[in-house]
Amino acid sequence: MHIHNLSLQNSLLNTFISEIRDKNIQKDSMRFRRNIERIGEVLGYEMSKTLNYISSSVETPLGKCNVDLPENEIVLCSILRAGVPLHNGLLNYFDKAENAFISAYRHHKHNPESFEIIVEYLACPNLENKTLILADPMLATGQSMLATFEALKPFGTPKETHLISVIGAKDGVEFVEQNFNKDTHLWIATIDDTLNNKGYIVPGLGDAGDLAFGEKLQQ
Ligand SMILES: O=P(O)(O)OC[C@H]1O[C@H](OP(=O)(O)OP(=O)(O)O)[C@H](O)[C@@H]1O
Ligand SMILES: O=c1cc[nH]c(=O)[nH]1
Ligand SMILES: [Mg+2]
Repeated sequence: MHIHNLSLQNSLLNTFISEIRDKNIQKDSMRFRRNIERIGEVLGYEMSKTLNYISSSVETPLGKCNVDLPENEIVLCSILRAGVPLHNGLLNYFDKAENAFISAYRHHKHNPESFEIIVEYLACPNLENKTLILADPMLATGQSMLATFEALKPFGTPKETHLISVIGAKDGVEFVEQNFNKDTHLWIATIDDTLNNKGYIVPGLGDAGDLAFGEKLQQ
């Protein structure tokens, strides 16, 4: 797997990451969503540098201009609910992309420390030979990413797969590295050292879905 950890370089991205982590700033849910969206824009822009470009031309009012443009057919897939603002950020840049949505949530069956991933809703176009971007802001254990990828298999085989995430835990990154094809790219804003016994990333930011959309009752 090709891992691109963008926080290793100094950039404005680190300001957005620090704001979504900050326990005071993150109380402003509109700013939280917008920061996730901005991170999606930055990650998408960086990922776009690896697309296939073909020569094209554009007519301006004054003449003709040659330009190389990406030819990839992109499908953006994000995992509900926390994936929605990240999806919006990616769609701001990949505005011609097709879109897929899937619900994958943690179901705590017996106690808060054990959970299974439930996939219920899935809407997806044909993926055959396309560039699949799978987006979820939190890569904690990596189980949601894998469950989603498995659920997408009946929709065709993508030419390439890019995972996009905001904060990952080392364990989750290792898990996707072991379970996805070697050619897969992971574009991630930053990676933290630890997962706690409830599967939360530490220091992380807390619960991304709740911060973006409000607390939910446990099912
Ligand atoms: O890597 P994993 O261990 O699978 O955990 C990550 C998942 O947890 C969060 O979703 P959550 O279950 O909190 O649902 P939500 O988006 O509805 O809040 C997050 O958005 C990921 O989908
Ligand atoms: O730290 C985590 C882990 C999973 N989901 C979140 O929202 N946060
Ligand atoms: Mg959540």
